[in-house]
Amino acid sequence: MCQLTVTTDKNQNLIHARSSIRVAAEQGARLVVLPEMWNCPCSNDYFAEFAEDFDNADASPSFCLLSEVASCHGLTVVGGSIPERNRNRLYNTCCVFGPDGKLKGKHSKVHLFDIDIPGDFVFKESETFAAGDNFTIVDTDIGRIGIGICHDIRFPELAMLYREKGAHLICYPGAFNMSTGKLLWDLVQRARAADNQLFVATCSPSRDSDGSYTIWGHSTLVGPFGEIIATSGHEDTVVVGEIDYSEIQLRRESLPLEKQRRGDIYQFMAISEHKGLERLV
Ligand SMILES: NC(=O)CCC(=O)C(=O)O
Repeated sequence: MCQLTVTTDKNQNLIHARSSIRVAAEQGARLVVLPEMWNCPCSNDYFAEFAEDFDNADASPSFCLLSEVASCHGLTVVGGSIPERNRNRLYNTCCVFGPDGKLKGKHSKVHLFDIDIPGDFVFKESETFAAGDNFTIVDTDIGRIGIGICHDIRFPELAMLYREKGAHLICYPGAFNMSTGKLLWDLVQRARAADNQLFVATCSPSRDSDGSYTIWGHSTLVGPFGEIIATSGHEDTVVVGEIDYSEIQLRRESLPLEKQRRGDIYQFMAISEHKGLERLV
């Protein structure tokens, strides 16, 4: 997880991402995860200006850089997220590249982060971005990976879907803020991992207290028992952790949550969302 410092200079952000990915590769990483909004400050003031059209190589330097570094170092790259311009709309999008540099998957954030804590923190991501409409599972050289972006982590249903579809690891590039980060960042990623008995990796930008959106940081790798395998503070750093997928099987055998699940009791709650709350009484 490359916990990158992000500036208002896009070119500088690209240079930094390239060198940080090289450091990860030199440390033996086979998978690299970048932060949410690694090429652009986390602010509605910048998203449109920094957005890229992935279908036009001349207009997508960040996209091209990820493809190039993936093939140069022979890595799988979960490319954090950047603002994507697609048919006159903007999306908060993560691209996944294989070691051959080819695009293997693309996830646009499905849950946009709109929050208003009076006297504390306001952010309206939906003022700029449109929401994606799909979940994203990618089969890579190093396992089946589900992708979510930041606020997507708060929705256990998405993680459950990824588990059901056989994901070994869910990667959430994210940029939690100071208010919710302290309380919830650690909690939600450990919960998603423990509930679904799989690995979760989160990657945040480093903290920049000058910007309008102060970022919590603390990129982390969590194992299938909710244990923290590797983590960081809020500084610019590369966090390296080891994943042993046999842990998933081990945990699921010791504690067979799938067999113990009582769908007969609570499956109807999903139905009730479509048919109205009267089904709950
Ligand atoms: N960038 C985001 O989606 C932030 C999510 C967040 O901070 C939260 O509390 O949820």
